[in-house]
Amino acid sequence: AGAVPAAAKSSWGPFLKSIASFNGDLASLTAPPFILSSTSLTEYSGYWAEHPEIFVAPAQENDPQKRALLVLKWFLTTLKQQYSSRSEKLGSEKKPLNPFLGELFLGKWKDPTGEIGETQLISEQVSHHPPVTAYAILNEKHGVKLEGYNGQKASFSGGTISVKQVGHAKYHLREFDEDYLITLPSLHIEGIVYGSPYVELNRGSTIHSSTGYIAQIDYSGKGWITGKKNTFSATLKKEGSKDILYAINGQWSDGFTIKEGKSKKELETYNAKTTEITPLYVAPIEEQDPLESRRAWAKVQESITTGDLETTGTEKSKIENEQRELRKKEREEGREWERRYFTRVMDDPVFTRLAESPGIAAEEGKTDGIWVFDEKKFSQVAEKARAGGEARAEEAANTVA
Ligand SMILES: CCC(=O)OC[C@H](C)CC[C@H]1O[C@H]2C[C@H]3[C@@H]4CC=C5C[C@@H](O)CC[C@]5(C)[C@H]4CC[C@]3(C)[C@H]2[C@@H]1C
Repeated sequence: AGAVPAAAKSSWGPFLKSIASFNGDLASLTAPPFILSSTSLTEYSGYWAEHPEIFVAPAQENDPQKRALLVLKWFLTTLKQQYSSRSEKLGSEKKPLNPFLGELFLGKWKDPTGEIGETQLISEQVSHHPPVTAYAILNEKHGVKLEGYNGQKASFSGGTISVKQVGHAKYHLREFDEDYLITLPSLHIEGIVYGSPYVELNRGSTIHSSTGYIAQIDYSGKGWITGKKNTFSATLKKEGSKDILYAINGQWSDGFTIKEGKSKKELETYNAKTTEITPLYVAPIEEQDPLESRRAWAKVQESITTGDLETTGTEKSKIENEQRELRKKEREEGREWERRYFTRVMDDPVFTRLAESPGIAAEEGKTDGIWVFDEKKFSQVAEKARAGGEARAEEAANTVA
C-alpha cells in the first residue's frame, strides 16, 4: 500500500510539532494516523480481570499469607495485557480515543464452568479535564471487588514520553473482610523515534494488605543482568519484617517463577504467553446506552478502521461540540454532570490506613479526592434497568393483548 508511507511521512510533522509544545496532556498529541486506535481508554479497565479464575483465586484460599501471594500473582498476570497487548496484537502501542465525561464501558466475563461465576466490568470516565477513568470489577459468587481509578501525568524528554499514573486500585475480599491497596506503575513509551512505540514500566508498585503483608514489585525494563525487556522482581514480606516470604522474578510480558523466600524452593512458574484470556462479553450496540463507548464512538471507530481521516475528524468534532454544549448548560444551571456509578470522596479510610505503609509514596491524586464505587448508585441503576425492562415487557404484553 504505497499510500501509507506518504501518510506516515506527512503526519510526522503535526506529531513532532505537538511533541515540541507538549504540555503533559496526552490527548493533545497529534499522533500519526497509523497510531490512532479506535478503542476508547475506558476499555483499558478491562485489562484488570481477563483471567477471572486468577482474579477470584485468593477468595478460595484460607491461609492469609498464601492469599496475599495469590493477590500479588493476580496483579502480575494483568501486566502483559495492560501494557503490551496493543503492541503484540497491532505491532505497536496505539493512541486510544480520549473518553468524554460520563462515557461508560460495561461488560462481563461469563463462566460456562459455574465455578468462577460471572465477573462484571463497570468503567466510567469520571473526569475529562484531566482525564480520569474509574472502574469496578465485581464477582458476586466469590465476593471479590476491585475498584480504582487512574489518570496520567505525562512529560516528554529525550525522545520518550514518561507517564506517571495518578490513582490506585483497591482489591476487596468480602468473606475475609480484607483489602489490598495497589499503587500503579509509572511507564515510559520507547521506540517513538522509530515510529513503533511500546510501553516499558519504571520504578515500582506496592501492594499493602489490611492483614499486614507488603508486596514490592520493581520493574527494571531492560534488566542490566538479563538484558530482557519487561523484567521485574517482586517480594512479599510481613509488615515490619525483613524476611522475604516469597520472591517472584521474570518478565511480566512473558512469564515468571514464584519461589519460597527462605528455601528458594520453586513453587510455580506462570507462562503469560500461553495462559488463555477469557473474552469480555459486551452487549450489541443496539442494546447499549448512548453513553457506552462503542455506541457513542461507532462512527469514529468505523472511519479510523477504514482510514477515512476526513470523517474521523468531523465525527470527533460532533462529539466534542455536544460535550461543550453540555458543559455550558451545566455551568449556566450551576450543576455538575452526575456520575452514574462513582462518587468522589475527600477521604477513604481504607485508602488512608493502607497508604501510610512505607512503600507507598504520597498519592498526588489524593489532593482532589478519591473516586470510589458507589454501591447505592449501582443498585439504583440496576433497579431502574429492571423497572425499565418490566415496563417494556408490560407494554409489549399490552400491545399484544
Ligand atoms: C509514533 C509516535 C506516537 O504517536 O506516539 C504516541 C504513543 C502512542 C504514545 C502515547 C500513548 O501511549 C499509550 C499507552 C497508554 C497507556 C497504556 C496502559 C495503561 C494502563 C491502564 O490500566 C491505564 C491507562 C494506561 C496507563 C494507558 C494511558 C494512555 C497511554 C499512555 C497512551 C498514550 C496516549
